[in-house]
Amino acid sequence: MVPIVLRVYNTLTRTLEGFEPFEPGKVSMYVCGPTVYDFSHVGHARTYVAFDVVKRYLRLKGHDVVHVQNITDIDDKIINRARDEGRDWREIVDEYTSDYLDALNKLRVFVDMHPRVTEHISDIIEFVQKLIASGHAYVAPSGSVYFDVDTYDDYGRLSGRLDKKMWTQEEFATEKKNPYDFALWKARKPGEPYWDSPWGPGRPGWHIECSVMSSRYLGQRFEIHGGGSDLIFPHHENERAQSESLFGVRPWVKYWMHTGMLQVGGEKMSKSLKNIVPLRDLFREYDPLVVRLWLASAHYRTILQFSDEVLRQAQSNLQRLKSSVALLKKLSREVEIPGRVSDYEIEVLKEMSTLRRDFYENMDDDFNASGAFASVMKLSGLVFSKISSKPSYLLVYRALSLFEEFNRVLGVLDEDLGLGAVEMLPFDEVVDLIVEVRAKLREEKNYELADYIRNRLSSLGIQLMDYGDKTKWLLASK
Ligand SMILES: Nc1ncnc2c1ncn2[C@@H]1O[C@H](COP(=O)(O)OP(=O)(O)OP(=O)(O)O)[C@@H](O)[C@H]1O
Ligand SMILES: [Zn+2]
Repeated sequence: MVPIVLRVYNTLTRTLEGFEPFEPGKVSMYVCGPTVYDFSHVGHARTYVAFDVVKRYLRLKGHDVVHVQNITDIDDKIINRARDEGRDWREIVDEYTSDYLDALNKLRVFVDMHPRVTEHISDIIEFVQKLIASGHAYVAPSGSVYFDVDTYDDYGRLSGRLDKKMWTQEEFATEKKNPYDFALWKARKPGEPYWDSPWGPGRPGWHIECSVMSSRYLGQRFEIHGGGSDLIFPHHENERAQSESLFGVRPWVKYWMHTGMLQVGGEKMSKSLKNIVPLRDLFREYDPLVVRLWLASAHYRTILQFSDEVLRQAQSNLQRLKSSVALLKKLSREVEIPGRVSDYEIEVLKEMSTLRRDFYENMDDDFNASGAFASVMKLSGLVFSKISSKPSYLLVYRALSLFEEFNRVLGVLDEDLGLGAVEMLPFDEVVDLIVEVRAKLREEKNYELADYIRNRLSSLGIQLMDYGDKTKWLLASK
């Protein structure tokens, strides 16, 4: 039996909590995407694949999940890059946005919505206006607008920074009420892109975009807010302050989930630290699905070290999974539909059930993909040992269907593992034929054999109902 209870580690409460959406079966997930001023790198992939696994698992468990992942297409870093390279900032944005979308595609991370900041300027202005009107923000003489952190009484709890001394952030200390206030709107500086606003020309600060775009697409409260753990402070702390202040809801986000950083040489891989391995370079050396498998088989909260060795291991794991499936497909063409289930088959079926249960138990334990992946590799082991040594229809198709189920989370194998072939058999006609033969046996008063057929079909989930000399059949729900 698949356990129902999923537990999720919530950064806000620092505990594992039972997963309960606000509305049963519906999950909204917002993940902070990239600032597009450089190539997407392996660190990004770590976070994107991790949340893709979360989404796929929730879907496997029957939730209707909407996944929004924003694109920050205006920011100091983009402007600086454009200035350094003597290019238009929009050119920089276009180049790296398509690099990002291409990487997602290759990694089989399918996001439902990719909202961009520059397409939401009027929504941002409206949000900031409301924050000012409700006393949570103020306009400085420069025309910049700041969030007044003192008006929000829960600041620092998400990041565990409960002392004000730990809050200092961002520039413009001179015109802010407090050093820990942060910019919602930045007044235009000469030569910078700008939009008109009630406070003069300028552009949005970083944090406001996620409060605005998440509420636009997911509503004023939602289930999962994700990103790398590097974003907990100040980005998520600020988002939370803005949204809870304006919407008056608490909690604004039910589960805050943060991925562990991908490191290289003991340091976070990041554009600012200039130690990135761009995905487009890595994909020349490794199949993107090898990269995906490595990341999808790690627990999302662990710190990962980038190395050739881990990728080579993932490469060999992927090869093994593919070979197992290829072997099963070959066997599926050779095995015959059995008359009777053997004790051996029952034993191996039980082993497969245990692997399936372990997979779900691990995933239910805060999406422990690493534990769950052990089941996938063990299934592979069964294929090369007990299944291939005594191949049977039952075991081959059960193993294929299990791979298909696991792959709905892993996403590294073909989506169609050949199970369609089973449905291609003229199933109804075959059952009709058996029922016809049974009718003849009954005519000949061979009730013993007729009852045997009825019982055997029943154990396969096919119920026969006799009405005089006519028989109907239906598939019993399991
Ligand atoms: N090394 C990393 N490991 C895991 N996640 C990361 C890593 N670097 C960035 N992320 C995540 O990827 C998403 C996009 O991040 P962002 O564009 O800010 O990248 P960055 O390389 O950290 O850039 P910068 O150095 O300018 O901050 C965020 O959710 C962020 O938390
Ligand atoms: Zn964000």
